[in-house]
Formats: sequence, structure tokens, C-alpha cells
Amino acid sequence: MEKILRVDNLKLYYYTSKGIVKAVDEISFSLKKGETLGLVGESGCGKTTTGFALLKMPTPPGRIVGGRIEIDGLDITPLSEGEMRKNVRWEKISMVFQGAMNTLTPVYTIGKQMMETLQEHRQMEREEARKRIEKYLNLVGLSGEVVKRYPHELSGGMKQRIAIATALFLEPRVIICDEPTTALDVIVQAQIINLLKDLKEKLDLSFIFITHDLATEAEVSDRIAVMYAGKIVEIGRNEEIYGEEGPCHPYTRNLLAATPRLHEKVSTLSFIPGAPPDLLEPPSGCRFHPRCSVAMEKCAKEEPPLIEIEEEHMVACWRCKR
Ligand SMILES: Nc1ncnc2c1ncn2[C@@H]1O[C@H](COP(=O)(O)OP(=O)(O)OP(=O)(O)O)[C@@H](O)[C@H]1O
Repeated sequence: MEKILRVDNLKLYYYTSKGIVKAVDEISFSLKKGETLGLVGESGCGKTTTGFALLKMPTPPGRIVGGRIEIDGLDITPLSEGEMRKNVRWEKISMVFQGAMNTLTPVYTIGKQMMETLQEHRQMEREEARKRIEKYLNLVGLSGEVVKRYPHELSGGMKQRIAIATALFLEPRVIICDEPTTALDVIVQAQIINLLKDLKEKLDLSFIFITHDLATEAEVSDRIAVMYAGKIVEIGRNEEIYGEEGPCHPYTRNLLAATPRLHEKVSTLSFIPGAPPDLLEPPSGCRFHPRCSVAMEKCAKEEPPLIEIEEEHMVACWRCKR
């Protein structure tokens, strides 16, 4: 299948007063047209930073310090901020930010806020812009009448739908969704997930779906990329990661074992000993080795490369050979 996004050795570091936080450190992956790639991992492993890196929009004091990003055949790496704004960001790739539904300005109507976003990016007649806003509101299951309302008059689910409509209306091909359902109750979560699946089919979109919730990820993603301490440690198809044989990387195995399951009663839920490392000074070799129960001497010394162990299944672990 054709690739819509290719990422090679991407690096985004934060230059803080305490030192350099290596939040995204040489990650490589690709996304196929019409595919949803899940990005999972514990809090602080670099998922949100990856999203910002893909938009070439690091938050200060972050800087992209290496790597290459290609979207729909266009290498965006050398593009200036002006070019990114004009031709790429929101037009080719957009993001539903974490907590986006809480960033609506309380004193303006939804219509005014959406109109401003649209007109900032596209020279468009008001009437045409109004029609486009209505089209995308309808697509996310809201009536055009919502434009007259203020944020406090809407439920969390409705606000999240507005955030999704706003990410869509410049018609990008790739959408990054950062924890789009985390703050919602389970019923609304299911509705938003169904909406995203539906939009993917209707608009032929490709998604990067960021969450720390493996159960949600199993539901939406075609493939899963697992991040640990700024690195991708495993990528595989959903069936491989959640299938009988399961994942290969000890971290992914631990993460799955720590996920509660609805149909299996366990006396105690397992957990991963220790805490994720400080990214100012990540461990040598494999970054997971201090917490890994099957680590060998080599793991502390040499960093394992991400290698393909079977079709579309890549793992960075010295122990994994299939
Ligand atoms: N603006 C910033 N300045 C300095 N460090 C930052 C900044 N933003 C993130 N970090 C650090 O970068 C690392 C990755 O953070 P990031 O938010 O990308 O992780 P995450 O996996 O998305 O976490 P979460 O699931 O909690 O959102 C963390 O160590 C975090 O403390």
C-alpha cells in the first residue's frame, strides 16, 4: 500500500536550563494511506512531542535536531516556517491536540472561532467559509446551528467533535489525534472512536492515534508503534501485538500485562517495576534495560537497532529473533 508519511531518524530535543531532554530520539516509521497507526507508551515517553515534531511545530525550548519527514511525496524537512504555514500545516497534516476541547475561547461563539481559524489559513469568501464550516460540523455529527452557541453551552463530546471538525476543514490527508477520548466518559469515548473510524472511511484519511490506553488502541489501530523513553521499541500489526503469540519486546509485553481486561479476572494486575528514565540522561544501551527482567550484559552497552523480525513487525531488542 502507498505510503502517505515517511519518518526517518527524527529527533526533537528540549534545551532546558537543566540540560538536553532527548524526548524524541531517532525515530523512524511510516504510515500507509487509509491506515491508523497507534502510538502508545507510558506518560512522558515522547508521544505528544512526536506529534509536534511531525507538524514541525516544537514547543519551546524544543528544537528538531535531525531526521527527515516526507508527507505525500513531499520532503517537508527543508521547508521554512512560512512554507509550513502556507502549504503543509493543517493542509496536509493536522492535529487534534490533547485537551483541545478545553481550548475554545469562552467569550466567542463556535462559529466565530471556526471562521477565524479558517480565514487565517485560506483566503475565502465568508459565505464559502460558512458553508465549509457547516459541511464539517455535519460530518462530525453536529448540526450547523451549533455555530451560534458558546462553548459552555456544549457537552465535552460536542466540543471534541468541534476540535475534530476544525482539524479537518482544510482537508489534510494525515490527522494526528492526541488522546482524543481521554477526558470523556466511556459512552462518549465510544461515539468519538466510531466517528473517527467513519471519517477515515468517508474521507480516506490516515491517522496517527496517540494514547496510553492500549485497550482503546486495540479498537482503532491497524498497526501499533510502542514508544519507550524517546525511542520506538516495537511496531507491529494489531493482530501481532494483541494476538496469541503477542509482542516480542519485553516492554510491550509488560505494558500489555499491566492492562486490565474485561473478560479475564486476575488476582493482581502486573506492573512494570521502576519508573521511566529521566530523558536528560537516558540509560546507556537499550533504554529499557534497567527495568527489564530478561536484560543481558550486552543490553546495557549496545543500543539494539529496530529490525524487522517478520513482515511488518519490527523490534528493537537483542533478545528478539524469530
Ligand atoms: N516544553 C517542554 N520543555 C521541556 N521538556 C519537555 C517539554 N515538553 C515535554 N517535555 C519532556 O519531554 C518528554 C516527553 O514528553 P511528551 O509530552 O512528549 O510525552 P507523552 O508521551 O506525550 O506524555 P503524556 O502521555 O503524559 O502526554 C518528557 O520527559 C517531558 O517532560
